[in-house]
Amino acid sequence: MPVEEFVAGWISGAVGLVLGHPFDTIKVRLQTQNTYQGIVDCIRKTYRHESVLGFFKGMSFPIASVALVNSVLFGVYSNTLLALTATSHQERRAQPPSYTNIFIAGCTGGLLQAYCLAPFDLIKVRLQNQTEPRMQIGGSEPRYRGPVHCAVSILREEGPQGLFRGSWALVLRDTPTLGMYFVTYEGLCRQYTPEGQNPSSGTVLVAGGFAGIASWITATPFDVIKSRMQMDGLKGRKYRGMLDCMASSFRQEGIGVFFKGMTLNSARAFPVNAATFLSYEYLLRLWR
Ligand SMILES: C[N+](C)(C)CCCC[C@H](N)C(=O)O
Repeated sequence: MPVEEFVAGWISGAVGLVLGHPFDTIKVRLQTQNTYQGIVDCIRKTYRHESVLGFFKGMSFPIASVALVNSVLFGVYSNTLLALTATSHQERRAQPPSYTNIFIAGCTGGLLQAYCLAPFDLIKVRLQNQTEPRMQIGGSEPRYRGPVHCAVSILREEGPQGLFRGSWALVLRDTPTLGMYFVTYEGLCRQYTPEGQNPSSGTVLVAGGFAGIASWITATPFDVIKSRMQMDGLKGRKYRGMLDCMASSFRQEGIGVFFKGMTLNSARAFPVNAATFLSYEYLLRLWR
């Protein structure tokens, strides 16, 4: 089983992650708290109250976990394609796999990575939603002191299943949309690359960026539900389950609720996924 894909997936995921984290924090806050008027208001309040550090809340844990999560995504994707088409990453330029196989491999990678991602993502969301400024003497103490304290508290108060709250919504968010992610990436690369050649860096950047946008736009409705389910449980349970969360969010806030954070998800998706695919392709060519 080729391991390069796992390592390349890990490094490229980390590069993308740091770039996109400030967008992500603002998005999570807009999706789960109703105290902001919009993107600009949320940025302004976060900055005024918590300084630049506020935008990077909850990042250390994803950095550690992206190793696992992105390497599972790219590693499983590539190895599923290998199983389906009997071609390795290098051979795929000469013998391009069908879009159906790419979609199946992407969904498989998406499904498995969603399970690895679930607890890390939950901790990230809980930390991002703590709006108390850091290091303020006499100020109110945040509920969680950091990722480890957060994990231990959840385990103690909500049990192991507490760490997987929202994981159904996460699986539904990621499985089809990651299939689409790889189909969009491959489709755009093929469109702009002469047959049998490797795509240029510019093509990889643009194809990666648009693959990210396409998959995030379709993923946003389940992303909102996922974030809300993850925050549920912090102060008692508000929702009886995923369907109840969807119904009650819709009832209270209308159809628009399912598109909360879409602009930010798309704005974040371009740089993050352009950087992810460029470093992934670059590393694999380097090791060939
Ligand atoms: C499928 N969905 C769009 C939800 C996630 C796509 C993940 C790709 C990349 N790690 C990123 O954070 O943008």
